[in-house]
Amino acid sequence: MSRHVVVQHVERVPAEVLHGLAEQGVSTVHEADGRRGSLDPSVKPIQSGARIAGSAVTVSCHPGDNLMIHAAVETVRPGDVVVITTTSPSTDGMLGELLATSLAAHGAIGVILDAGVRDVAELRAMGFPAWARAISPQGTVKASPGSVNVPVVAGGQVINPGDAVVADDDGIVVIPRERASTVLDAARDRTANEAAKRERLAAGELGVDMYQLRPLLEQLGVEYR
Ligand SMILES: O=C([O-])CC(=O)C(=O)O
Ligand SMILES: [Mg+2]
Repeated sequence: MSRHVVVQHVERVPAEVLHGLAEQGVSTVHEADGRRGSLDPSVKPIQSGARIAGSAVTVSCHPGDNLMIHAAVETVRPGDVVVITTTSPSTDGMLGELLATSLAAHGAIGVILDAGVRDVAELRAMGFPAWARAISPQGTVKASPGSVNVPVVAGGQVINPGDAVVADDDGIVVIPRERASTVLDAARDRTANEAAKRERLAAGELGVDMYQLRPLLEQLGVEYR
């Protein structure tokens, strides 16, 4: 059997769960999953104001080579987020507006690159959101094999094909597919709870009182003078 595979069938998180996760946003979802799954913040948004949640199509490329992104396009289904990694660190601009156009034509809603991106002005103008470790004009070739829809590590997190990937201005979080619906429920509870807190804070109530932190401050030896 070849070391390199393109896996075509992926179990996906239901669309209504993904829509719910996108509404909640990255930081809330991350808290709701026990502060897990946050990608390294050096993988950053190239735009501001985008907020997406999709099912992961994962791509493992040779550094400096975007052949496998092309191979991944036909596995994309509407609502997917494409997560691109390289087998050793690379900041080369391996995806730009042409590949984004191709991915978007197959329904991809965004891309995460633990690598470099280019054509950022065009990507912003297209409204195709991207998060990347680097912006670089450095071109890549199409020569080396890799894999599509295998487990990858991006931004220090293991991402399996079909996991829920949520991305916005705060960064990126991955939720294992089996937990996505439970995490959405917890995120909604958290948001409801924060609404009540926001009202109290807006009215001037102190966090030290609302969270009953005075005994802790005292126990920690913090003196009020
Ligand atoms: O073509 C490439 O190699 C990457 C790129 O700039 C694009 O996708 O537009
Ligand atoms: Mg280009």
